[in-house]
Amino acid sequence: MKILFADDEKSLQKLMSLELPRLGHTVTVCPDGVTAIAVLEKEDFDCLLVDLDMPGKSGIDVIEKAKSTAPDTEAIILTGKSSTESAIAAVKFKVFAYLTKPCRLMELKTLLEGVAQKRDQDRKIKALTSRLDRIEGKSKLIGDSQPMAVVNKMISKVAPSNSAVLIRGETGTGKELVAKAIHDQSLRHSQPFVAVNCGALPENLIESELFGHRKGAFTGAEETRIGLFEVAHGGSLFLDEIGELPKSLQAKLLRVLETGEIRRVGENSSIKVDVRIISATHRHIEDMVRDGDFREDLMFRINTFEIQLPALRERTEDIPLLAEHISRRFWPTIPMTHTVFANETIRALKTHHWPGNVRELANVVEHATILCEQLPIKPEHLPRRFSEQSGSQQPQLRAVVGPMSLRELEMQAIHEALERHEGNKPQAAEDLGISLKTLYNKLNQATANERTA
Ligand SMILES: Nc1ncnc2c1ncn2[C@@H]1O[C@H](COP(=O)(O)OP(=O)(O)OP(=O)(O)O)[C@@H](O)[C@H]1O
Repeated sequence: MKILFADDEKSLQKLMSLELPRLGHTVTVCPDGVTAIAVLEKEDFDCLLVDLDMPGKSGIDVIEKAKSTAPDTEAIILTGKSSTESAIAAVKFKVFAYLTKPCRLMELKTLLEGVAQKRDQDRKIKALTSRLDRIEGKSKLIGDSQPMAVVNKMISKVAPSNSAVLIRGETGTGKELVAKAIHDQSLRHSQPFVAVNCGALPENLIESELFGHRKGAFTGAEETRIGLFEVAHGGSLFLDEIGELPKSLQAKLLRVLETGEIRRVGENSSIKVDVRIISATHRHIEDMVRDGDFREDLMFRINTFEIQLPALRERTEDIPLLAEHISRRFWPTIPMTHTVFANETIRALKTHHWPGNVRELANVVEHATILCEQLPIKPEHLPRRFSEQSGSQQPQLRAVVGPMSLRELEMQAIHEALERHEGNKPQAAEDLGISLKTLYNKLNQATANERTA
């Protein structure tokens, strides 16, 4: 690491200029705070090692200067005595550690290793965060139709409150996007947004996934793990497909929502958590309550505020904007002035039934962008079902060019099964002969592909 050392003690200056390079660091030694500040005008350092009491400018002044230009700089304070004032300043400037004089080299070595490790972790977190931002993208809800205007208004009204929100809508209507928009517009926006699909987890894992577990709580629990409630502390937890939550877990979730406390599996004591709950379902929860499949008290708890998302077929006027927006995910270089879709393509898209809603539209657009070599995208670039469906109304449409990929065939089969079962995923999975988890994985994969494209 690149270290700046500032101390007016001559013997220490000599020691550090010898020992720090031996530990693999490069060091700039300054005899006082004023010199250190002058050096910081020209250079940044990974770590500061500064004496608290120096004539002229103190160690805290040096740290303040370094952090004003390079906030990631770490600092270790050397001190003979600690005072309340210096402790407050240390907290303010997030000082890494105090080292009391006379300082032992072994102690300093361990501290510097800790600083290096922290910087490494910070870099990894930054890389992961930027990757996550790219994958999640902006939670921008496209569509200026009347139904979407109502949705946007409801989001902006409910976001600043702490109320539990239930988002209803068919598969692929953008429920997760709405949940993210609520979080982004809330006071919790700088805290985590954690999404969990209640239908995609095997029953025996959901409890430990949500609440965490203690080491040895069950076979395979090799170490203590925190659950998603704790991960989401201070932020929002999005419980997607809440209707799929097993009854035993419904009771436990209700208790958590009522007490604000969770208990890790195998743990005796509880932990307070502050989490806003946003749930989503494509199922008619009231019917599930009537059939005894969903707890009525939990239903009241999760839907303080309800947002109903319109199906894509109920807002066909948004299709041109959505299709254009999605096409630019695949072709980011198309100039904004270019016409991406021919008029007859938009007409074909507007007459489709869209059982898979916006997710299906994204798949169709991806298919078309692969086939189309020159803009605009024409009906012949759309998947075969479009020419079949509109064959009688639009005989001019040609059959699809080229074969469909396995992935496209798979997604088509999934959308058709969802259409047959009116969006009911467990039934569609059964019909397709795959597990519900596999169905979710394929839908999620399709969404991830669209986002990263
Ligand atoms: N209004 C919209 N504007 C832009 N993109 C949208 C919109 N609605 C949905 N999408 C896109 O459609 C895809 C599916 O959206 P999302 O995963 O939010 O749907 P969902 O209703 O949660 O689906 P499921 O019920 O299957 O979980 C995503 O790629 C999302 O970005």
